Amino acid sequence: MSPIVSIENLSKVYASGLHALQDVNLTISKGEIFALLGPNGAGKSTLINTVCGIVTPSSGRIRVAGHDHLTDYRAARRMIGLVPQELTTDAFEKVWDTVSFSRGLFGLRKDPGHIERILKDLSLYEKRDNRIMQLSGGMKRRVLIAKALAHEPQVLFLDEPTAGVDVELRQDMWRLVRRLRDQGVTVILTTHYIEEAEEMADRVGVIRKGRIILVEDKVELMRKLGKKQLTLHLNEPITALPDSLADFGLQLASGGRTLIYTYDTKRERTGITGLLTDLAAAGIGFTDLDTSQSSLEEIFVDLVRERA
Ligand SMILES: Nc1ncnc2c1ncn2[C@@H]1O[C@H](COP(=O)(O)OP(=O)(O)OP(=O)(O)O)[C@@H](O)[C@H]1O
Repeated sequence: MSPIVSIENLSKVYASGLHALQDVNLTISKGEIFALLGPNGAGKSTLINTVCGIVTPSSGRIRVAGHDHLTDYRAARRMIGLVPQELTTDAFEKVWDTVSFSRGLFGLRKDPGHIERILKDLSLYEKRDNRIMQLSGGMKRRVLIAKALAHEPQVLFLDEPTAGVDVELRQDMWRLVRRLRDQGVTVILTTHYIEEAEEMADRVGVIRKGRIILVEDKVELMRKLGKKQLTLHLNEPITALPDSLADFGLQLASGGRTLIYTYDTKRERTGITGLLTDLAAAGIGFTDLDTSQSSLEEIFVDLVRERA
């Protein structure tokens, strides 16, 4: 797919001397949902804000739909909708007015039909004449999204879109993001909720200390780095593993009542058949078994820890 955002050799050193971004290279394809994950202070907001022209990079190049973000700033910025973490202005404005104003900022002609569609999509239409200060926290979040969509951007950045929102609103947002993607909008989100990335993203990027340490298709990432565990609940507790099972790297747990076998999902053979045969030969029986696969969260924690 054709790239919509391309970031080359991007670095940012704040006046304090802090290297917030270090030689970041990243290409985002048109129409994908990309989740940027990283611990606190990793540089996620700095990266988003640099692409959106709020932070000036120290070096590097960014293009949005082919427009250079410095020499062709207005055209590049026009492509982007940014949903920041919180709304800091506009408390006295009415919902309809603030969303319409956001469209006007980009020099676009008024389009009440478009504003109405956005407000209806976000279940805000009934509140169109309310002042922002009269809305609940969740409604204010929706207003932020409506403002970002008012000028029909091709790329939508969502900075921690669901931090602190309830389950219903989170699911509404996920639905909205998918709908936007179906309309051809590219969505780039940062999140601390790994389940959000697991649920939503086509690709995942992990940033740590200003460096992108991994970019991978989500399904591929889970296949490559994911581990599966087989847990066997034994008939009788055992105190030690027989030597014949030493090669399987088994873990004895629950006071000798369960055996845990961790296997690699990438390998062609899991080794389970051999394990079951050797268990039977050793006279170890089991009453039940279950399997589990590591989540993106476990993969992420391992990754960030590994590179520390
Ligand atoms: N204006 C600034 N001046 C100096 N340092 C800054 C500035 N803004 C951010 N930083 C520093 O840059 C680093 C990256 O911050 P950034 O906000 O980009 O991280 P983040 O990944 O978005 O973090 P979080 O998950 O906590 O929102 C941090 O060490 C932060 O303290």
